[in-house]
Amino acid sequence: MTATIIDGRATAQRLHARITARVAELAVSHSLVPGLAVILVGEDPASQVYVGNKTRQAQAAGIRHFDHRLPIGATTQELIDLVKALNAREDVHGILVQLPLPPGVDDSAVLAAIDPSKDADGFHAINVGRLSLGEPATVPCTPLGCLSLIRQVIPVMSGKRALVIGRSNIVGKPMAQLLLQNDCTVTIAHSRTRDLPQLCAESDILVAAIGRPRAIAGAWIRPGAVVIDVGINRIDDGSGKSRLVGDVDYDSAVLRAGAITPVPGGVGPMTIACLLLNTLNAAQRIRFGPTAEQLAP
Ligand SMILES: Nc1nc(=O)c2c([nH]1)NC[C@@H]1CN(c3ccc(C(=O)N[C@@H](CCC(=O)O)C(=O)O)cc3)C=[N+]21
Repeated sequence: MTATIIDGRATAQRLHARITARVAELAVSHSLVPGLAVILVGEDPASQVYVGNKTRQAQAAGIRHFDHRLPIGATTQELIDLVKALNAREDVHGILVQLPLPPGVDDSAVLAAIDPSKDADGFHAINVGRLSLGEPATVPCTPLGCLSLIRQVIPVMSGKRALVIGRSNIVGKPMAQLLLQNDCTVTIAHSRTRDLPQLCAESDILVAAIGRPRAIAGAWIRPGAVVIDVGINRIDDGSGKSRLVGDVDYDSAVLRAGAITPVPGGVGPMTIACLLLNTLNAAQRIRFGPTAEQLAP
């Protein structure tokens, strides 16, 4: 058996097209143009690439984009002041603070300063709490994108055994919440977990978000399982050139899985599309109130 390849790039393009259409409608009918502000501190090259991609895609969708680049020495207070200024702007509906912030900056204080209604990433404690309560919440972009990819191959997840590998606040924990909401039986594995291969062998859905290149062996995967690879690891390919690999050993996993996301072209493009989705939906809620129509992922 060889796995169905879940095409994240194509899925993200379809979502992007629906977002673009809704943005155009809002401009005509309500003169509403969603705005996304991005704060990037320092010069990390990977972050610059990601922010650049996002800028282009926001613009292509008709979403206004405000770039704030701060020097590496920016202080917690400077960042909080900038966030508060963006909270107050009527033309900004989504705020994203690119993580990680430089050492010495109190990232939780900066995230806490974001108006929860403008929290494009869903990292604010209010949105984290709402998600865990099952209330309407802004959901972090990467897990939201992963859920949409899983749904393509498993429309009804009820009763499925799902394993989330990784317990970060930005991927692992919210991913587990979303799977739980979809009536999966959810296990969260992490660096102290014993017998990960056995847990993998029991899982119908596997989401790998540990940040270690090819750490999940194909031989561990339950035959026919759905494998979502969140990892984006740049490795030396031996000849001095670098390439991207996931947290899953793709070449062996593709022979056992029922469906699998590639890296690149899997989860990454969905993360960006979901960021635009969160910004659009925030703009609709801010303008039309809590019962505003929302675009589905
Ligand atoms: N507040 C915050 N929110 C984030 O969502 C956030 C963040 N900080 N910090 C950094 C990470 C990283 N991230 C990526 C998103 C898309 C791709 C992406 O599109 N990747 C392409 C490949 C890109 C390439 O070739 O390098 C792909 O997987 O196909 C990658 C990385 C969002 N992040």
